[in-house]
Amino acid sequence: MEQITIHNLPFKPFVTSDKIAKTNAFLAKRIAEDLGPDEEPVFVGILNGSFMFVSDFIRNYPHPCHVSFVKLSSYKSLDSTGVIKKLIGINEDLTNKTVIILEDIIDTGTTLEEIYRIFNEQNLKQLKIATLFFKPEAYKKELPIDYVGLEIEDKFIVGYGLDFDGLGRNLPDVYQIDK
Ligand SMILES: O=P(O)(O)OC[C@H]1O[C@H](OP(=O)(O)OP(=O)(O)O)[C@H](O)[C@@H]1O
Ligand SMILES: Nc1nc2[nH]cnc2c(=O)[nH]1
Repeated sequence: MEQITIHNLPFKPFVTSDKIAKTNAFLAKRIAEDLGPDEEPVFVGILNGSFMFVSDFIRNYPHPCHVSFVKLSSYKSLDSTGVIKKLIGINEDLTNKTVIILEDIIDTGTTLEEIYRIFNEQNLKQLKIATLFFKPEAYKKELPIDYVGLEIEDKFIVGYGLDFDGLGRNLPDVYQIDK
């Protein structure tokens, strides 16, 4: 693998598609062992970045399961200055279901906090979080992350679903900013 340029910035090879495949298999195995064969979890991918991770992860999951995707949209409420996030895409009843959130990356934890807030309003049986990449130095929240694929340093990455200003999601390998 060689250095690449996206929007005029250099990126260097960081995690190969082979290593990602092995990490997916490891995550699926651990989650399957914890949940057992009878749980029928609902895996929920957070769009856009997680689409590749979810499609590969789910193929490694050995037991019956459901898969769904949601997107967080920001909107300004009329009566406040804050930006409130809303989930688009969940239209099934999750009452008493085991929901496993699948994130491509957890960085500051801001997105995760929104996810927790929204899913905790539903009467789930349990909510667990799995992420392919995690940046421990950047993480600012106390919320538990149940399953981490790879811990990485606090530098911007791109590829395997993750974009840099819209580009790079199609790359099979992951690259790290090189500066
Ligand atoms: O922990 P945080 O600092 O909140 O960062 C993590 C979030 O950032 C990325 O999504 P992004 O908002 O870039 O949207 P995208 O998935 O559509 O690229 C990623 O997919 C996570 O959802
Ligand atoms: N593409 C990309 N999106 C992010 N969102 C939060 N951290 C990152 C990162 O390192 N890369």
